[in-house]
Amino acid sequence: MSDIRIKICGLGSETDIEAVSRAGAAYAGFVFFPKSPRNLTIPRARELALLTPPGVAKVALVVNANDALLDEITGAVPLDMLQLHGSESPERVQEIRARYGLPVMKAVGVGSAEDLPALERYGRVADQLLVDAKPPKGADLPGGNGLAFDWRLITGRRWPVPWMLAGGLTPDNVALAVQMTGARQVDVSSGVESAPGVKDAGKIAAFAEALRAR
Ligand SMILES: O=C(O)c1ccccc1N[C@@H]1O[C@H](COP(=O)(O)O)[C@@H](O)[C@H]1O
Repeated sequence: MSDIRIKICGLGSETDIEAVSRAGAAYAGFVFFPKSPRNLTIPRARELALLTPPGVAKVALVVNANDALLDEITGAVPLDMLQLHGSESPERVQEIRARYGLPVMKAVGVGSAEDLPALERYGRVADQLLVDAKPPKGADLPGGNGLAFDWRLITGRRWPVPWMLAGGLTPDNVALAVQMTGARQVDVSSGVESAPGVKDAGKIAAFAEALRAR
């Protein structure tokens, strides 16, 4: 197993859960965002979460979710973390942490140096940060687009809470991404798929192996 903690996001089947478990991933991500090809119904997410082995943290990814949706998700699906991937304010992050009693990871899109101060702000209120590529203007999805950002922007940067690197990671580039950024945790979705929303067990294994072998 690698010393880097892996999150595989956008799981949709029993086979995906098995692949994540075999790869030794630390986190399994379930998407609740209707525009995403990885979107799950709440009952389906519950089934998959119940199959997820202990030791793999179950993360619900939401985008600007209101309390009604979060109540429904957290009431039905056994979870270890909430991932906020929209434009939630720092105040909203604090509110969600307090209301649900779950650790909150806030995603921040990085496209240029101007985006970096947001990481400092959210680092004061979230339990973890997810440093992701900024989506292209007009994109349907605020993440999960398979696009990387210029990793040199965060070389040597550190924040007061644990953080994950995301955005366009693949089995071919993840070792370099870790080397350039110093990330100790990585998150991947598109880069381990054979088509949008379809996870590929071979690519999941290759992703983990690329980190082990570096
Ligand atoms: O995966 C999705 O469909 C998604 C939808 C809405 C917001 C975020 C989403 N995914 C997250 O985006 C990053 C990067 O994904 P990729 O590897 O570039 O495809 C990752 O954190 C996913 O959790």
